[in-house]
Parts: sequence; C-alpha cells; structure tokens
Amino acid sequence: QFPRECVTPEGLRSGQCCPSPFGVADDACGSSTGRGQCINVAADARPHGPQYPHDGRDDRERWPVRYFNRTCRCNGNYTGHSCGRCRHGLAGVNCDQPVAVVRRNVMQLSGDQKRAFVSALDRAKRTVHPDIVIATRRYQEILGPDGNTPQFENITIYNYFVWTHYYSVSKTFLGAGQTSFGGVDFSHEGPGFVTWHRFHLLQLERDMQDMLQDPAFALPYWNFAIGGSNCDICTDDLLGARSNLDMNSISTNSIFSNWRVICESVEDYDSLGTICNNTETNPIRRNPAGNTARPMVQRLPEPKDVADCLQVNTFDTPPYYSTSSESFRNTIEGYSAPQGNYDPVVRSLHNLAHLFLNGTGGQTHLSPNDPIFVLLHTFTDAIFDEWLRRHAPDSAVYPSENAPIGHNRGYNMVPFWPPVTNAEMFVTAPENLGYSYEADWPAVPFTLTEIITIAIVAALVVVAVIFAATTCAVRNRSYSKAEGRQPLLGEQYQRYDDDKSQSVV
Ligand SMILES: O=C(O)c1cc2cc(O)c(O)cc2[nH]1
Repeated sequence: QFPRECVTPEGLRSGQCCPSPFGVADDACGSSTGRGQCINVAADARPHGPQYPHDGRDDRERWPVRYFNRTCRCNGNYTGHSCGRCRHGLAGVNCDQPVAVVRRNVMQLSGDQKRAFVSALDRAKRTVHPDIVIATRRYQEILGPDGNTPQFENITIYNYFVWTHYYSVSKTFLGAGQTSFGGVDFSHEGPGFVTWHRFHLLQLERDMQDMLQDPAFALPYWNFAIGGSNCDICTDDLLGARSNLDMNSISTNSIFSNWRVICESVEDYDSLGTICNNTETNPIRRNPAGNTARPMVQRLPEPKDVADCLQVNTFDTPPYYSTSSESFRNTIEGYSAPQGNYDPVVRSLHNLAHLFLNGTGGQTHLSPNDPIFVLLHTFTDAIFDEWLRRHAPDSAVYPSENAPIGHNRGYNMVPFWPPVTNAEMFVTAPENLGYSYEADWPAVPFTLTEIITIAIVAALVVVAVIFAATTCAVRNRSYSKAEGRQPLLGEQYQRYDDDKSQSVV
C-alpha cells in the first residue's frame, strides 16, 4: 500500500509521499533528472452509487487522500512511487527498450517452465516486499498508542497480493459494538472488477519480475472454461493435486501444501476494527467440485460461455452493480448468465470458477491465498482484453459517476500505490500495458434456428443456380439452331476460329 520511506511520523503528518529514486536530497520523484514531480493527488469526487450510505466513515473513500495528498507524477516512460522504474513493457537505464511479456496457457508450458513458475511463486511467498509496507490499523489509530509509532508492517510479495484483495473487500468499521457494514466492495460487483483485478495482476507480475531480475517473466493463465468437474491444473507439477488423506487439502508432494494463509480472522477485524497483517495461520483448503450442497457450482464453465460473453456489446449497464443485465462486466464477473441476462441464482464464468474450488479460493477475503487465483484471474483478464479488442469501446462507456463506491472511471483503485485510476486499465493490453495473451477463442456455435435458416438459403441458391443454368442452355440451343452455330461457343472464339481457318487457307 505505501512505500516504506513515506510512513514515518513526519511523512504521515505532512501527507506527502514523494521520495527520490536514488535516495538523494532535493530530488523528490527524480525531479533533478527530469523523471517526475511531486504534485497534489487527484481524487475523484463525483457521486458514487446508493449502495454505500456511510460517507466519511471509511479510510478508503477518495483513495488515498486520508493518508497522503501529495505524490509523484512521472514523466514519459518512468513510473513507480519515486519515478525510479520503467513503465510496463519497457526496460533499460532510460526505460526505452521494449520487453515482450507474453502470458501463456499454463497447461502448454514445458516441464521446466512449469517448475520455474511454481518455484517463482514459492519464492514470492517467502520474499519480503522490497518497497511496500501495509497498515495494520485504521487511519484513526495509525500513529499508535503513543501518537508517534506508525502502525505498519513488512509483508512478503505474495502475501501483499493477498492483502490488497482483502483490504479492498473488507467491511466498513462503524465503531466498537456496532455491526460493520458489508455492502461495500472496492474490487467486485461493479465496473472496477475488470480494471482492479487487471492492475492487481500487473503489480504481482512486476514485483516477481524484479524479484527474479527477469523483465520478461509473465504470469500464465488457466483456461477454466473446459466444462466438467475435473480441475486440470490441480496436479503436483502445477498447483497441487488433492491429498490422499484429506479431500479438502493439497497433496504433500506439492510445495503449496506448505503454504499458510493470511487474513483468516475476519470476525476480529470486523468487530475490533483491526486490519489483517502478515501473520500466517492455516494451510490452503481446496476441494474442487466438492460442494455437494450447491450442485450448480460442481462444474466448470463451458467454452461456449466464453464465446457468448464476448458477444455482449455493452461494457456495463445501470446500476453498474451485481444486478446489472446485458452488461459484459457483470457477465464475465459471473453474476449474469453467459449470454448477459441477469439472474440472481446464476453463477457463471469467473464467479463459478471461484466457487468450483470450494475452499480458500471461494471466499473473497481469502481467495488469493490459493495461488490458483492468479491463473483464474489472468484468464479472466484475457477475456476482458479480447472483449476490448473486438468492441474497441470509447473510454466514455466506462461510467464516470453513480457506480458503487470505488468503481467510477476516475477513482483511484484501493489500495494501490502510486495512485492509479480505473480508466488507466480500460485500454488494450498489448498496445498500452506491455503484455499480451497467447490464446485461441472459441467460436459461437450456430443455433438450431440459424442452421435451419442457412439450410433454406443454401437450398434456394442451389435451385436458383440450376434454374438459371437450364434457362441459359435452352436459350442457347434455340439461338444456335436459328444461326446454324455450335451452342455455347462465344462469338470471340467463333471469330478466332474463322481467322484461323482463313490464315490456314
Ligand atoms: O459467491 C460468489 O459469487 C463469489 C465468491 C467469490 C470469491 C472470490 O474470491 C471472488 O473474487 C469472487 C467471488 N464470488
């Protein structure tokens, strides 16, 4: 959430977070080398939707101004909290060398590539984030009991990925003894679903590239739209097979059986107003297709569901919420049927894939603890990118007001740092964000009505051709009889024939 060097008592009191990329004096945001400047944060103030009635009570409103109101704006190809890094898809000292980051189907990686990916995830789970620390108290208590001890903690790269998701979905604390408000979600059930999760992945990919010192490292994806009830990536060479001893656990042959989750104590956070920290507790739980109480979530989405959802034309529709109908966003998120019609009992595509996992990966405050989350979301993002490519929407189709809090186009996404808006992620990835997907998309099969229509049209064409040919033949025959010539021999050929016979003579 915030750079380590900004969360000093002075930094927090000043509300300014503009470090130098090289740690030198009088060089806020690398201004001495033209990298960037320290400016006032722009935070969207347009009205949000009616779902959130507690304005003024939540640190995440108008993110990040409760904590900081001055930050770096970077020039050209530079980015990062101090303008010390290159924009996505660029590398080199001057950030002018393009890098190809290609996200591939994890099932199509070689054995070595699979091993490298699993081991990179495991390293990210154990490596402390080099730049970022997390708040462990709300803003009201951020300077600690003595008013001079900032309440922040180190966190590992992968746990930071988990924590940001938890923080974005957590309830609004309304005071001791009061029920926390759960009708708020800064990353789901609104247009920001696709843009928030896109940045979430970009941030992890970027952190892992730095950790591995490999600017071409790419997160792979899981094509979860394969139907049936088999989790094909749940094998020990990938995300872990099912344990033989406990159907809710991961096999001990997988490194992921050693992983412990964070952010499990939601009851405490909600009743005490505390915040999840880097403390790890229980192992990941997963029982794919095992939710016998909900047979509808015992199967994965079908390929046709992806083809159908890509045909939904409108990005989002009022009320820009989980009840929106004919909305591409609500369809890929999975609150609508794959064809776009809203149905409260339906769970499809992304939501269905989460619920299919039936365990850690199916609970919003915990789900990224199961690394399947990464691959499930890269595929969701690939569908979003394909939709952007096919429909080429104007940025204005993304609502600028009245979306649920956090989801307006100009809103900075919570709790990312430096501030980044939903609008900045509503662009095609290869051209604007420096990565692409290697993917084939299922075609929409014809409906019965379409097949019958095509058959009738084809039959009519055949009849018309036969009729035309017959009429022509009959006409030619009567014409040649009248002229005493061979039928079906054009005049030009006749003349050539005539000439030839003359020259031979
Ligand atoms: O109930 C749902 O539709 C549902 C569960 C779940 C878990 C998760 O981590 C998500 O990101 C979304 C989601 N939807």
